[in-house]
Amino acid sequence: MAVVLGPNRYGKAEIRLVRVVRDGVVHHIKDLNVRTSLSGAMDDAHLTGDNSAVLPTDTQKNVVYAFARKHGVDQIEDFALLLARHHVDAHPSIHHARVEIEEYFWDRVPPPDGGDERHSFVRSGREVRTCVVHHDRDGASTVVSGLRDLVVLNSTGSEFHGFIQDEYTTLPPTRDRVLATEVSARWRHLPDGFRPAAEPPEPSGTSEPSGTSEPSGTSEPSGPHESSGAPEPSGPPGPPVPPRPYGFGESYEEVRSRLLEAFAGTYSLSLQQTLYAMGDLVLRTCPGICEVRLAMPNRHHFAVDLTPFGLDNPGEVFHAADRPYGLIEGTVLDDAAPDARFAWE
Ligand SMILES: O=c1[nH]c(=O)c2[nH]c(=O)[nH]c2[nH]1
Repeated sequence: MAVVLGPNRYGKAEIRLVRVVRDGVVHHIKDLNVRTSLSGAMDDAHLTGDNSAVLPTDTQKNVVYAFARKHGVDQIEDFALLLARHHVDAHPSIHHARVEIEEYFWDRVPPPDGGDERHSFVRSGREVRTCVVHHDRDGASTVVSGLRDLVVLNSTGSEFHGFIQDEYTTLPPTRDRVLATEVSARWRHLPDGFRPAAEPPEPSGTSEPSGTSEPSGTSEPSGPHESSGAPEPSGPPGPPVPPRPYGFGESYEEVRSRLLEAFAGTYSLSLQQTLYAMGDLVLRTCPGICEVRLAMPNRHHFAVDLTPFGLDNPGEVFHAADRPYGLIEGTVLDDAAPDARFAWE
């Protein structure tokens, strides 16, 4: 037997970064959890203890804080790309960088005296936004954006029946149930970024995100539907229409809206069917996304038997069980999607 070193990477996990932008008395915050992982010419570090190729994890952590000050933090994907490219470009021994970021949203607490100062926040009940970015020394970058803990519930419009019945089956078929889940979704961006402005997503008209988290006060525009680069249908030619701004922030809100829209709008015969509908709508409507991976626990809601108390229960009183839960997972992708390479690692 020959023992050899297999794949390896190293970095700093759980780098908690809070960036405050002070716009006079109006402050903006960005609350992140960053993980960096580097790989490259690390054989000697493992085999002989020679650390000359090793950029310490402590330095990786320092770069996160220094770059937050130097470059600001707007969209997490852009910040992750900046960090990943820096590490690969700065050190020949680093061949590949992976940067993962989670973002926690905060809502504003208005000043009780009605004044102008805006520096109070309450942690939002919104989901957590995520991204994983890779950059390789061959110049390739991949971006996977995502969210987790997006908790949703339909109180009707869900059935489950027609499943396999064997000697172990006790689950009664149902024509009306509560469907609740906690969506974890990740979506892969096309390597060449977003599609041109000429193909904006259709306005959905429904399911606008309810969160009020604010941008960090830097350059990104604030919403996917606020401006349209679509040319006017008629009339004299005016000044050229600037391209419709569409970056990671707009893309995120668009995907989130479509996930909610499909969850709410699908009459469900199973959570599997709902999962597919959610991924399908994202792929068909959101620019520049070629693959969606979803994990959706089935948060079972059991109607409580109230007959011992002489009461009926016409779908009103439920026990929300936390475990065990069904775990429904699936990938929906464009069959012409380019190779994912390391995007999902
Ligand atoms: O939507 C569902 N899918 C299943 O596969 C399943 N299995 C189960 O017990 N309940 C459900 N619900």
